[in-house]
Amino acid sequence: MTGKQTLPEASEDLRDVVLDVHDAVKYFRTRRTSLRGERAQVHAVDGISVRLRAGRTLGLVGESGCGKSTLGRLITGLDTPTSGSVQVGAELRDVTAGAGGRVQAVFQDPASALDPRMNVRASVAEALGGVGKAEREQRVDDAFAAVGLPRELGSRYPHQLSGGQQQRVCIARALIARPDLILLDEAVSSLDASLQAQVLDLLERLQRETGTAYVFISHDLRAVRQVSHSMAVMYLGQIVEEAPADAFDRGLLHPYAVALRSTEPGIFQGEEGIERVVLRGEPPSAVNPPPGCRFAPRCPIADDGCVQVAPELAEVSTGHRVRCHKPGELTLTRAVHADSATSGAADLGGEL
Ligand SMILES: Nc1ncnc2c1ncn2[C@@H]1O[C@H](COP(=O)(O)OP(=O)(O)OP(=O)(O)O)[C@@H](O)[C@H]1O
Repeated sequence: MTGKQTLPEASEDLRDVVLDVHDAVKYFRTRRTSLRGERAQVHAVDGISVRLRAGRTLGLVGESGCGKSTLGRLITGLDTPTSGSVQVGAELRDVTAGAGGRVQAVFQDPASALDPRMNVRASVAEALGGVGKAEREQRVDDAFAAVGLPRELGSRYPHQLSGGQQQRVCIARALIARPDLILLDEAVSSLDASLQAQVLDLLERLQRETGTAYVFISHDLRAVRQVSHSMAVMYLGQIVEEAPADAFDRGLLHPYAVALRSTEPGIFQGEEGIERVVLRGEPPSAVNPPPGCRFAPRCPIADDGCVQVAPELAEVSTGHRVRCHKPGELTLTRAVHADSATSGAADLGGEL
């Protein structure tokens, strides 16, 4: 199993853990066949283990196609893993075995997530399931108030609301069942900058009030950084680095994470010595991941050992794991050397 990871000890404290992903793998069959007639498989998620506690946010970042959304679908039970397990909720029950209600999701496009034939109050109420009428009305009112939607908007249909209002309806609908975990997959990406800021503030406030955990997927590093307590960087179906959010500012150790981080100069505004790391080439195909380190073909500091031997995800300090044979050898302040070593290379930033 190429995605093998260093797992926490079984005796580790599971109190407050509301998401436990254990060695999750998701392969998709493609129409392509090999010379021997075998169907090729996309290694969309390839051996991921993560845990998340109540009231915390895990940010998931990485280039398009690295497997973020597939992992999100496994976490919400919309897809079943090829192998491994996903347990959710305060009781940590298998998401595919009836614990699905403990996790809710908000996606990028609120218009397509809402039923156009239902007024939005009915859409929110529908997520509540079997409770009495009086309680349902009260909880819908509370959910509208929590996301800052005037009660009168409840009788409108989705197309009569703005994008920001629609996304608030989706958040109200996710919250009303009091889930332990909400997946936010590019949930603010379709909103303009000021609405994004409002919705991110709203999500943070709701988390403080309810203790709901979030998995926050976005291609926008700045948004992820704002709301996350810890961040996981994915590359070709694997986590290459997971770090507390403050380590994400300065202490990243994986060359890909450093490169990704260096493409977001705004976060470092006013800081000296930060240069962009420019990476060679495109990400390789998830159909045939390279046998050694998956990042080696694009890594500015890879050597023969990296090409041949796949590194494990190893814990370097509490909550900080990295999958690299040379952790910390490429730093943000030394990025200028990597840049000059790979002149003429593809620009990672444009692909995010
Ligand atoms: N249903 C599917 N059938 C076949 N391949 C799939 C399927 N869903 C995803 N994939 C492939 O799995 C890989 C991971 O895709 P995924 O959508 O999870 O990536 P992502 O990081 O979320 O990308 P994006 O940011 O573009 O949404 C990609 O190579 C994608 O083409």
